[in-house]
Amino acid sequence: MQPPEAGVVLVRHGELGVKSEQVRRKMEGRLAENLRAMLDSRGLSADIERRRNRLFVHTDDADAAADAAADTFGVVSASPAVTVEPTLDAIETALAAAAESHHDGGSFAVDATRAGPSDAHPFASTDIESEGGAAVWAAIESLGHEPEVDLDDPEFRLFVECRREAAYVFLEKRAGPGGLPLGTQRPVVALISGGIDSPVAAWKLMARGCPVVPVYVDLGDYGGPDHRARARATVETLAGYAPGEAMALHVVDAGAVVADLETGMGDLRMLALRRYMLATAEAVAESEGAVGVVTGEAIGQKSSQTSANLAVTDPATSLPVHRPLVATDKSEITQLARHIGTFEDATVDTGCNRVAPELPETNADIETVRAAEPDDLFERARACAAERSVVPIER
Ligand SMILES: Nc1ncnc2c1ncn2[C@@H]1O[C@H](COP(=O)(O)OP(=O)(O)OP(=O)(O)O)[C@@H](O)[C@H]1O
Repeated sequence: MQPPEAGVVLVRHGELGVKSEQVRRKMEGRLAENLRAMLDSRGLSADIERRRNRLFVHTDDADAAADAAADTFGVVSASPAVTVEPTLDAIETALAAAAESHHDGGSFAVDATRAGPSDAHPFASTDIESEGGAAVWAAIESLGHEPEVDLDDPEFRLFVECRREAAYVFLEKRAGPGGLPLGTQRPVVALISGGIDSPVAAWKLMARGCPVVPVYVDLGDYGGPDHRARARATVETLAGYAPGEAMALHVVDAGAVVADLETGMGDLRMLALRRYMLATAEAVAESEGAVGVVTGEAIGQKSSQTSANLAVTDPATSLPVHRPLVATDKSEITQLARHIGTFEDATVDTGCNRVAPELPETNADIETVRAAEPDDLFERARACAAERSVVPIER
């Protein structure tokens, strides 16, 4: 929802504000670059103005630009706004116009802030709220509605941010992902199966500033083209959040290894497979300059993800394994997958075969797994990683 003649988007960021001056400036610069790339990727022309703790996006399509900002990592919220003179008269007129075009019944409140020195304006923020509130009241009456003020939980909220040089009137704070600008951390390898969890886990690391190098392990007869296509589709969606980064899907052919584990390892095969995947991810990380691995695992969600079994899989790599969903319920993960847009592709039926045994081990110990797995498991992981195919991701 935007006020009439909205021509700017106020973009807020959060954690950057608590960094040292030097780091903050660098991160704000990166945020502006990333937002520029996001706007360009959506064909939106706009000028980005950098000010302390805010970006101002001047544009003809404030609604679409606010959506672009709300999909940019590091952004806490974005508001399409109309710019007016920093006077009570001008603010009241803009508030009344916003109410006339958007109020359709229900209680309202005006929420005002004023930035700058105390003598910057001959009025306080409470004056804006009371005078502006009166203007909105009159506008609602002129629409034939019964005005009602509710300061705590209004159905219709109007915001004013009054600065020395201008005032901004807006009707919403569209939530962004928060976190840190993408590219402000070193990259990590993301093990992407294309299911519900792993794309969400990768997205969460991206939201902390880490570019991801997506790796799909092709399970041969246990995977298939639809399974691979599903992983690729989710990576394409993730790439939409990283328009400034080149992204490619690294596909490791593990068909022969999976077939060997399936016949030779009984109830422990899923653990050996996870260890193989982590070793593969480490090899890709080495060649791509990545410094960690992210997976979609959550404690207890599957037999291979019990707290005991995670202790067995972790030692397969010396890199840190990031599991941002480790303590998250499936319903919450699913909700996030819907929000970021990976859910639909993650849930298509791929008709793949089940690698897991009927009764998988849930309480393994590392010595038993080491003794049972092929001696050359990690060597094969490195060899498969070296022969991987790299599929560029279109946006
Ligand atoms: N074929 C694969 N290629 C790459 N990574 C994989 C693959 N299968 C599993 N993983 C990684 O191991 C984690 C745990 O595997 P699990 O079998 O639970 O995955 P899934 O249920 O198929 O998919 P998801 O965890 O994405 O919902 C995944 O979150 C993912 O990070």
